[in-house]
Amino acid sequence: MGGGTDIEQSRKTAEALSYATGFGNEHSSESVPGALPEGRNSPQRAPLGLYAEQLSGTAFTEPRHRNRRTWLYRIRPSAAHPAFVRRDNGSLRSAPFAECVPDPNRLRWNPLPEPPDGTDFVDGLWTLGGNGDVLQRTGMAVHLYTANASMTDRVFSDSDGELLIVPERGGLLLRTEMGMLRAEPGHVALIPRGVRFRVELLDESVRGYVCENYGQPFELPELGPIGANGLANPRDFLAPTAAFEHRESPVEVINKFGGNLWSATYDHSPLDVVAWHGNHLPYVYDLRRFNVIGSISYDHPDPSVFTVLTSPSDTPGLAGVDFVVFAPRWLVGEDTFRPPYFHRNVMSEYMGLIEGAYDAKASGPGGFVPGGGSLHNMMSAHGPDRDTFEKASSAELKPQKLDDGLAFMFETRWPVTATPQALTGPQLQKRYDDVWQGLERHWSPGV
Ligand SMILES: O=C(O)Cc1cc(O)ccc1O
Ligand SMILES: [Fe+2]
Repeated sequence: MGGGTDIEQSRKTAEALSYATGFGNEHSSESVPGALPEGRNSPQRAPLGLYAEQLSGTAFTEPRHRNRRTWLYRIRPSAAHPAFVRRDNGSLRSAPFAECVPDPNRLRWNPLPEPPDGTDFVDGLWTLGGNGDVLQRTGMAVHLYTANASMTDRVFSDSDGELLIVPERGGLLLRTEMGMLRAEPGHVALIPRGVRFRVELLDESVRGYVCENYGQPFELPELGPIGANGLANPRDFLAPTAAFEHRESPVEVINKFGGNLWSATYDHSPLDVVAWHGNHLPYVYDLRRFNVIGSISYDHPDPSVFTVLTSPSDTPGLAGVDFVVFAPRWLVGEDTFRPPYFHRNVMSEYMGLIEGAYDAKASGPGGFVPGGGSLHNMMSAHGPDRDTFEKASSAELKPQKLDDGLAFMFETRWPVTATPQALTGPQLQKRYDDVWQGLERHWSPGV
């Protein structure tokens, strides 16, 4: 179990954190004065006898605006480790997702049950599905996590992609190589490819969603005619400040590589970075800071205006994956059907709910509930359920504040193939199609 005192300790730590602000910035941080070399990355001897190590998130030669790397100044170099050996993948699966065929049906799931006692974040990862190929560095995976124990003597890192963690229940303290982040429900945390981290719980039981992005790192979307401000503002992304751990006892590093979990036990903590500078950094972002842009005249805008982060693909405008949030907002459209319209989309949509309800779907049991999710694959017909359609078609169109829910979407250019556990488990709702039954014919051509 998380254990009361452990949680209290983690909470105390989480409450005292300080951050650097700004997405994609060059930040620098030293937890001991003088630990960061000045004027060069790799002096003959790094300050304090630390080891200099570069962690690259993009190829050395990628364009400047996309280039990501961080220089780490650490007690021991990461290279000082024995061989990695395969370990059990648990419920974690990776692309290519070939165990089941891609399914054109609309699918919806209830939340996962509470895991067995002693389940930590890594053991609690459960893959719903995904697309692409980890070795080609394309595509994404949708995972859920449930946990009731902090990671203690182990850390995790993902060579296959970056992790966008979306807590739905319970807070997390993320101890990363670059320092600590606190992520509560309503926040998202972004852990870049390859960064080692440990998850401590701030509540007895936690759960949430993870988008594993195998493709290009998430970036802020272009704003075009919106202008210089709006949507997710860069300054609201919080990066950690350096905080090292000095432990000369065994720590297991679990590395997800090529779709499998590998393990090597270091004789010290690999979270031993005393100072760093760079832009390959973890972040936490409060979704309630999202500056929602919408229609102030008529019609329901496409939800691309709700994009928080996008992972571009080689085709401009066509994302490997977008992370989209349906944040509290006013609806004022005149002569407008205000909830999401009926649609068939070339992109594939996985939706989750962090709290409350979503304006196109009934919430109650068996509906779209926090911790649950839905998958509307490429071209599948969906939109408001019957009750939502009836209500919204005759609602009085006065200004309405939508503030009783926080939903999100991982929207991807490739269909999502579900895993066997997602398609055969008890969480899959059997009669999801029924929500669109009973949409009456209101017009018939005369005979
Ligand atoms: O609920 C959905 O399906 C997501 C969605 C929301 C919206 O406002 C418009 C299109 C869309 O796919
Ligand atoms: Fe949709």
